[in-house]
Amino acid sequence: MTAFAEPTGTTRRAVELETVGMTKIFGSLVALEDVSIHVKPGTLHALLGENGAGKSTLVKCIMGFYQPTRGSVMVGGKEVVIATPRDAHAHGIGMVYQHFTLVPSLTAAENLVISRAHPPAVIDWKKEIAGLEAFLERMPFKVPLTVPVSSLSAGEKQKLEILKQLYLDQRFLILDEPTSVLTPGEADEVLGLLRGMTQAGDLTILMISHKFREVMAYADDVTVLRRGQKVGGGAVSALSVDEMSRMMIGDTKIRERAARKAFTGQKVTLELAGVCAEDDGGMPAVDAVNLKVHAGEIVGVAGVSGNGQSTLIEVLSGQRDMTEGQLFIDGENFEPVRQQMAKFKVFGLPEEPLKNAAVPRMTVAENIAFRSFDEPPIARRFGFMSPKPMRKRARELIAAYRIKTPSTEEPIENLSGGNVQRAILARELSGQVDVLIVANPCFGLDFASVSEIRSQIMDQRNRGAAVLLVSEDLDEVLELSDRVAVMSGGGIHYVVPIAEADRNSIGKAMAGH
Ligand SMILES: Nc1ncnc2c1ncn2[C@@H]1O[C@H](COP(=O)(O)OP(=O)(O)OP(=O)(O)O)[C@@H](O)[C@H]1O
Repeated sequence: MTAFAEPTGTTRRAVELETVGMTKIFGSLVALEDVSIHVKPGTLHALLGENGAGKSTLVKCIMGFYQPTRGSVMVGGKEVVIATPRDAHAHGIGMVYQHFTLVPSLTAAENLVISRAHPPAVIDWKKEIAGLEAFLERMPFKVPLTVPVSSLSAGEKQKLEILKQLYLDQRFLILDEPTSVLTPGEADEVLGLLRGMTQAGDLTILMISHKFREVMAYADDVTVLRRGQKVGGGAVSALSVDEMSRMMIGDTKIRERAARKAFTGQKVTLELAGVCAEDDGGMPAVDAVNLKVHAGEIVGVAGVSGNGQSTLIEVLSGQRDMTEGQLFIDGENFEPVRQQMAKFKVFGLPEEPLKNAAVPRMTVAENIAFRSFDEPPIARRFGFMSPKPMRKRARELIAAYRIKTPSTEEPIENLSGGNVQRAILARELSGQVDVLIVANPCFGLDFASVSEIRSQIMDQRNRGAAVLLVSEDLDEVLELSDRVAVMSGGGIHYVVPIAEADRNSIGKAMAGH
């Protein structure tokens, strides 16, 4: 086989896809009920719905990750059997995930070549690079081919994930919240270019999104799911944001945003003094960070992803050692270990909560009880957990935080992404909180939940908690913070009170100026 015997993004045109009566039942839960959608070739079709509405389940059935209980997929008007993701790929259907799947230490060129189903045993790099350059010539995006992926920006990585699918000749792309890791400028650029490809008839897109702005600006058609059913949709040009949001949430009430009480806090609660830390590869990732957070204050750390924020959060949540520096709470030395977190009432939400803040196989009730399992009434004598009070507590929090789960006894890993997030936040926000450390708390949440969670964070601040909010969403930082700190290249060199904050200066500081 020659190095170019496999597709390199030239042969197919936009693919048409329909689902017919798609139904997926998990045990007693009907996650998807009789959903039929028609994605016309050369269109950008948005899939909207609250957390837990069934969006991921629908696309997993299309991709062959799940076998539907009933229903079928039609490609180009013909029914096809998709038993595995490999079958989906063979029909030109590819998926781009929220999180990156590229190998960071390899270059873009290496990532593309090894992504082929049958990469050549001996790679003739000269020939491959020439082929890749010719391929990129035909593509609307450009990315540098020969530098390690780890040195690309989030926008470039996202473009490369999309290019990889096009290189594999997938002409029906499923995008799962493709812009959640991008700045608004990058999001507009990527969506604009993709839309150009759909309009040229080269590509069809089904895009899961929670952002009405993007749906209104870039999608041709929309399908709205609620509680596993298709509740509406059609041409975006014929619908308003109001109509779409009403379809999404029905008569659920959206909580009014909590108002910010005047900031009176004088007392420094949390202090980071000269904090340094390294990443997994032993490279400096956090560089001498000094920051003070007062009681009753939210300090928002803005920055483009990959500038040390994740490492900083890992240090603060006890998942990574500092190489230098100290942490203080109320002037006392603070080590982020369980016992001290309990003593100082430190709570938080790390990134990827299912992985970092939950035990996936354990039930929702157990995961919610986790922080209080050694306190009465859940703790019984001799160290056993008491199931009744634990379930009762879980039921109360499930109701208060509107967590969608079939029961308290469901393994938490079966919940939709947004509902896992809500469950962990319910656990973390429901007690007396003095210090709250949250990373991207609204990542992947629907608009009603965003409103709810931001209000909960503001409530904690109003009650006197010191809040450190690390977020890649600048709008979120600007909405919640009393002061904005910008992280770039591992350091914090720009801190500004919210009243003096302007997007331009923050943007410049984010870019390292
Ligand atoms: N493997 C599974 N086992 C049991 N239940 C599941 C499984 N996967 C999903 N579910 C349930 O199916 C329902 C739909 O979940 P799905 O992940 O499709 O929602 P979603 O619309 O993608 O939500 P989000 O916006 O939060 O990602 C949820 O109630 C979820 O708990």
